[in-house]
Amino acid sequence: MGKKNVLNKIKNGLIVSCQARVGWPMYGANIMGALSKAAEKGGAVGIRANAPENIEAIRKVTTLPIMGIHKQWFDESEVYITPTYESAKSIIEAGASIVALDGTQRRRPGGETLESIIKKINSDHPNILVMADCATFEDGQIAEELGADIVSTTLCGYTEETKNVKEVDYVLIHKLSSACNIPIIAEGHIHTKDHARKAIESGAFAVVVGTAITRPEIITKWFVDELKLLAEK
Ligand SMILES: CC(=O)N[C@H](C=O)[C@@H](O)[C@H](O)[C@H](O)COP(=O)(O)O
Repeated sequence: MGKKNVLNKIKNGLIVSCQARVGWPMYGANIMGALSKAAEKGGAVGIRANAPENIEAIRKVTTLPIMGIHKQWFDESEVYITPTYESAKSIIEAGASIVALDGTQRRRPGGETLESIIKKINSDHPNILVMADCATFEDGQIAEELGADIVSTTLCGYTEETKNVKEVDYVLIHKLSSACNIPIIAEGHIHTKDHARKAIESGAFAVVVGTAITRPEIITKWFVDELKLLAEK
């Protein structure tokens, strides 16, 4: 599937992030496959998934475009979402149509840079879309200049500079989609259908939802905490 086709498929749609780490109740490639199938049945236009083994399992059960990431942690760097070219290559080989990678200017392991990784993906894998997971407006602008095909708001709330942001930043979505000439995907803290609608109304090309759909332990806690508050009154 070419880049244009993938973009046409996901436009204005919901991408469901199916991820679970070791030790989480939903951990396991088969479970990621089942969650992806369920998301497809519900009308999702794409799946976001972490690590080659999960992407391979998901590829077997759906033809939806997969937005792949490879989370890897290194002592020398805070960057963990697809931090190196090798991590990007591994998820492309597993079947991802979009590679999402940290789109901040923070130092990466092994001396690689956002620019060097984007350049290498674009030259070695011309049919693969590169999505820069950004935290700020400046990150998004730089990522576009460096050749990213998509900018997302994934890391807003998860960097030193943005750590106080706990909700969807619609202003950031609006600013990015007004200033950039590439699609802006809203991701992070989207917990309700109203959040998703407002993100699209703010200019997002598509939305990614993870926790609110694929982490039942957290969703359960949201309900339980609300009932506890009531009981305390
Ligand atoms: C910051 C970071 O590492 N975000 C990760 C990126 O893949 C995931 O842990 C999130 O679940 C995903 O971005 C979707 O966000 P939310 O779960 O809020 O819908």
